[in-house]
Amino acid sequence: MAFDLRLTKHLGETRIDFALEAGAGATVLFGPSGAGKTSVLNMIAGLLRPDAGHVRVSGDTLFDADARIDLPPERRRAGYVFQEPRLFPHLRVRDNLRYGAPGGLLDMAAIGFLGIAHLLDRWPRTLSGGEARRVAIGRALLGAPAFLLLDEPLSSLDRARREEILAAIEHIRDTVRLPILMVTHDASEAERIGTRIVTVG
Ligand SMILES: Nc1ncnc2c1ncn2[C@@H]1O[C@H](COP(=O)(O)OP(=O)(O)OP(=O)(O)O)[C@@H](O)[C@H]1O
Repeated sequence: MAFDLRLTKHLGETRIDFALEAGAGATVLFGPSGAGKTSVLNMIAGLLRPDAGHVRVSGDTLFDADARIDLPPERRRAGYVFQEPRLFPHLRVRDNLRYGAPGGLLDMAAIGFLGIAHLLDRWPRTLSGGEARRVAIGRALLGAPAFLLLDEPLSSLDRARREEILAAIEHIRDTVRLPILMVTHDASEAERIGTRIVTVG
């Protein structure tokens, strides 16, 4: 089982009750704005503490309220690509990528499929939206994650840029074979990427 989740959380007026058992491939979370999709990703990554439930990924328990297990984010081995790329503005692309692999060599072979080798000396502010997104995905992969969380990785991109990112996600799903949990609002993206589609809210 790639993802075995049961999550309960009160956030202001919103109550999130979410359960998922999903195997290999890409699981797409699809649902209206405000349903709690980003909060679900944050609970898996360890950035938001559930009120109750558990988070198990590929057999490892990352959180279990009853057993009082709550691994800190840095021990969860999540590659998290946020809704905005969140690159460090004061670091060139090369050093943003290195941040994903502290102490390690920049393994460009592992991320060659992202087509960002020519951007290494650039500053984040000079990147297009699609380039920044690809660098953010590269940074997440260089941390040697056990799984990938993608929060609307195609939002605010034009059609050509979306196609590049979609192809990259398909490569990660089919060739790198990392379990993926991806949030989207878009039904055609959900159909294309999702090994399975789960509605939230
Ligand atoms: N700290 C908080 N306090 C109160 N309410 C919150 C808090 N964080 C999130 N919420 C509310 O919880 C709900 C779920 O938010 P979340 O961002 O997870 O939704 P989402 O499905 O990812 O939405 P979107 O698709 O718009 O990004 C929203 O109604 C939001 O306003």
